[in-house]
Amino acid sequence: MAVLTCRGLRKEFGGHVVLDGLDLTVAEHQVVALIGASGSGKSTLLRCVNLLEELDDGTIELDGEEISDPRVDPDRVRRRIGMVFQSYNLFPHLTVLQNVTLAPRRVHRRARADAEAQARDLLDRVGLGAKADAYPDRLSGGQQQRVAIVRALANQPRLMLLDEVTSALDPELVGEVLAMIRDLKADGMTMVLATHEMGFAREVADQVCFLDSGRVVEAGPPGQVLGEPTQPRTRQFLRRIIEAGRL
Ligand SMILES: Nc1ncnc2c1ncn2[C@@H]1O[C@H](COP(=O)(O)OP(=O)(O)OP(=O)(O)O)[C@@H](O)[C@H]1O
Repeated sequence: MAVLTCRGLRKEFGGHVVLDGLDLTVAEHQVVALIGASGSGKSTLLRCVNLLEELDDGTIELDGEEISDPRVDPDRVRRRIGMVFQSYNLFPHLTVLQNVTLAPRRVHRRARADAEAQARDLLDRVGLGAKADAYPDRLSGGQQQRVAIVRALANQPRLMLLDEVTSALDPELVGEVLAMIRDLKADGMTMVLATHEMGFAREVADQVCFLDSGRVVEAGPPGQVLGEPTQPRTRQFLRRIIEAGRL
């Protein structure tokens, strides 16, 4: 069964249609990369899935449950979804360990010792064990973003949503975050990621979806969508990317 099924999603902001009947299905263990021009609706789609935006129409199912139903408690849904943003959004007044254990303790009611042991284990695995007691401002951007990913993983999500997670990083720090996403894929995590990194989309995604004006215009294996697209809009987009030297 699909982990995520979006049907006919529609979202407007003040009369401006941002999602226009968008359909998307993500199978378990699958990595889906969303690509498309700035403003095509990638972030809005991810924010709708995490119930940070209210839909104007359409349905979203997570593991077969319709989470877009207004009667569903958004907090209960967000416990099953890990979301990471471009700007890492760590709490500056909390240490790395406190950032990672906050949700497991407050939301999942895990015992402190238990939550901390799990957090230290996760941090160790990504080479950040020594930073557990540091405050975010002592970490590089790449380290902060890796902590943000660990924080999302601490909830043991069914689905990870990654929104341009390398866009704010200096180029030399991008690699360490991408390596972490690669490891997550190897562990079988189901992920939807919005990215401008075409090379990475090609490497890590099972499926690439090209968004244009709030719809998935073309979807398929990376080799097809990024190599031999069938849709004129996709070809146009890729031509611009190639001209900008980003493919
Ligand atoms: N809260 C909001 N209020 C009004 N307009 C919004 C809001 N959020 C997004 N938009 C508009 O919706 C459109 C789609 O934005 P979105 O951020 O989803 O695109 P995107 O594909 O993620 O772009 P980028 O690649 O630049 O991140 C844009 O025109 C944006 O200005």
